[in-house]
Amino acid sequence: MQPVLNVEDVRRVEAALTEVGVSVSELMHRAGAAAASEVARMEGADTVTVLAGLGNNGGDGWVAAENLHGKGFDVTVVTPVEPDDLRGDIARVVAKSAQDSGVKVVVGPPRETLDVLLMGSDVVVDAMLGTGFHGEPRAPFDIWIDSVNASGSHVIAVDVPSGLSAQTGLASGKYVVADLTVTMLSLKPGLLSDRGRDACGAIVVAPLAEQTERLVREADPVAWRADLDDYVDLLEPPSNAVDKFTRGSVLVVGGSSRFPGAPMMAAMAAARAGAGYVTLAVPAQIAPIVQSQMLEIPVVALPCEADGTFSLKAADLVAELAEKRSATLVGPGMRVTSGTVGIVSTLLAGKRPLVVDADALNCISRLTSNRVDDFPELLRRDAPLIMTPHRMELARLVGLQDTPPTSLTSAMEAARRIVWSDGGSEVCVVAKGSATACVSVDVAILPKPGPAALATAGSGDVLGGVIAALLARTGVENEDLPLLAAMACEMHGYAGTIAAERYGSRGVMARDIIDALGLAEDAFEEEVAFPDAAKSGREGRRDEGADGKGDE
Ligand SMILES: NC(=O)C1=CN([C@@H]2O[C@H](COP(=O)(O)OP(=O)(O)OC[C@H]3O[C@@H](n4cnc5c(N)ncnc54)[C@H](O)[C@@H]3O)[C@@H](O)[C@H]2O)[C@@H](O)CC1
Ligand SMILES: [K+]
Repeated sequence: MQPVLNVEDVRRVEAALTEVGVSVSELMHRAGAAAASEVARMEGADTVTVLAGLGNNGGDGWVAAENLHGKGFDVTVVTPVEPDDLRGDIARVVAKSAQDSGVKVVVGPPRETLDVLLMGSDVVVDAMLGTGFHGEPRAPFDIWIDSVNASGSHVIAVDVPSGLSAQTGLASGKYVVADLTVTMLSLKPGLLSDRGRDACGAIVVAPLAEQTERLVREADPVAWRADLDDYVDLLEPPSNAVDKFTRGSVLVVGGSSRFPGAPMMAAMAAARAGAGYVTLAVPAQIAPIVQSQMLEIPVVALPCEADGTFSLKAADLVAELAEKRSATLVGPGMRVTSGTVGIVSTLLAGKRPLVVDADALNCISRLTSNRVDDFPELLRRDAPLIMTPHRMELARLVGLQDTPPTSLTSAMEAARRIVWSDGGSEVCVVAKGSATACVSVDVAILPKPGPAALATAGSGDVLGGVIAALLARTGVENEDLPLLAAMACEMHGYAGTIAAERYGSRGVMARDIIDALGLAEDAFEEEVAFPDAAKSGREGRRDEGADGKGDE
């Protein structure tokens, strides 16, 4: 797994490196050299334009420019001010050195001149704004960013695409969309989430010093980006000595007359994700129509109210069913009523592995008046518990309805409030978003995100079904729940990619993701088992920008 550090912790690592004798100037030289070596690796590149900002990110750019000039590239640096006028000592020294070495320098060009220069460049190096950037890019960088994005040239961003917050992955103004980002010392959360996924392209981490790996680990990474080989131990060896029960049995509890489809999708997803036996429990009023859609999955009709939601009388029956299953998923389409709140609390008090999704999460919010962290006993159980809130459900759980998390890091913070509510509980919270974090007290794991095609109604029900199936099949220990959930997210993502190939990136519906799950899982396992053999296929297929490793 690759560590992901908050920006403030990256600065601490930088300070720690200076303490062990690697100066900031030395780091800047290595950072510039790392960016230059990515440019030099590009086939057929000859003409390079470096856009340099006023801080140390710009300093990295000047070093890269001198380095590339020394290698014979035709290099121009575009800067808002003369090197002599740069305020930062180290940046000024490297800028003057580059100028003295013969690098061409263009100061504050008009937009038309810049456009011509960038369009005529094989590579544009974006060294305008780095981790010191805040707010919206001011002139001239706002205009320069437009010019970069319009150039059609290959763009390599230094540390972070300019205009993007490396911490949050948000951009309040314009931001560079790069083909490759060379980031220094460690991954940062904003590169992997929200706008960062579009902005960074492939990501290469430049460690800059041999002590970096140790210091980054000591800096307490906020999360870990999973690599394929991390999942090896979770894969079951193939065996034919199985029957439908040893392959894991799943109970899905959900549905209402308003939303009969959600639990159906979850149940079908669980079946496609390899659970040997899936049972679907729904309110009696919708049971006939649900059963008419399900050939392989038996439907159990439970007591319901006149409005087509579960009645409280269903709670004990659900508990009995759950007792006999390897795992239960509760929530899809069930609405929030006294009956469904009762079912959720009964299941939580049970002793079997449980996935709590959708309205079951809202039931917990109702039960705890939006303060689940004040009711730790509710989530205290020995058997595995995975909660799968999207950002709004997460917000409701911890009283942030008016200010829901807007970034991966704020979602992880909210999730941590839940897992730490008992001074450390065993629950795993899968904080879903365009980037998802699987959070426990020990760790936050970031699976590689799937394609935008996953953002479609019912997709969350499918993910819930996949998680329940994996839980039922593998019987993992509590400490492995984040990794298991991350694996489910990756399989879900693979399925989304396959479905997008079949139906187009905008045409995917949840049912298409379900249908692709089996093939997705085979492809995923193949890649985990034979990463090199699968790599070429994957590069064509998967979003390398989300890969976190670029073309290393
Ligand atoms: N962290 C590290 O260990 C290393 C960092 N280095 C580089 O240093 C960078 C950080 O350097 P700095 O702290 O000097 O910060 P930056 O260079 O990212 O930005 C600071 C400059 O940007 C300006 N600025 C901030 N917000 C702006 C806005 N909204 N519009 C226009 N201008 C704005 C500031 O006035 C200042 O001039 C990193 O991103 C990286 O590229 C490397 O040199 C070496 C190692
Ligand atoms: K940059």
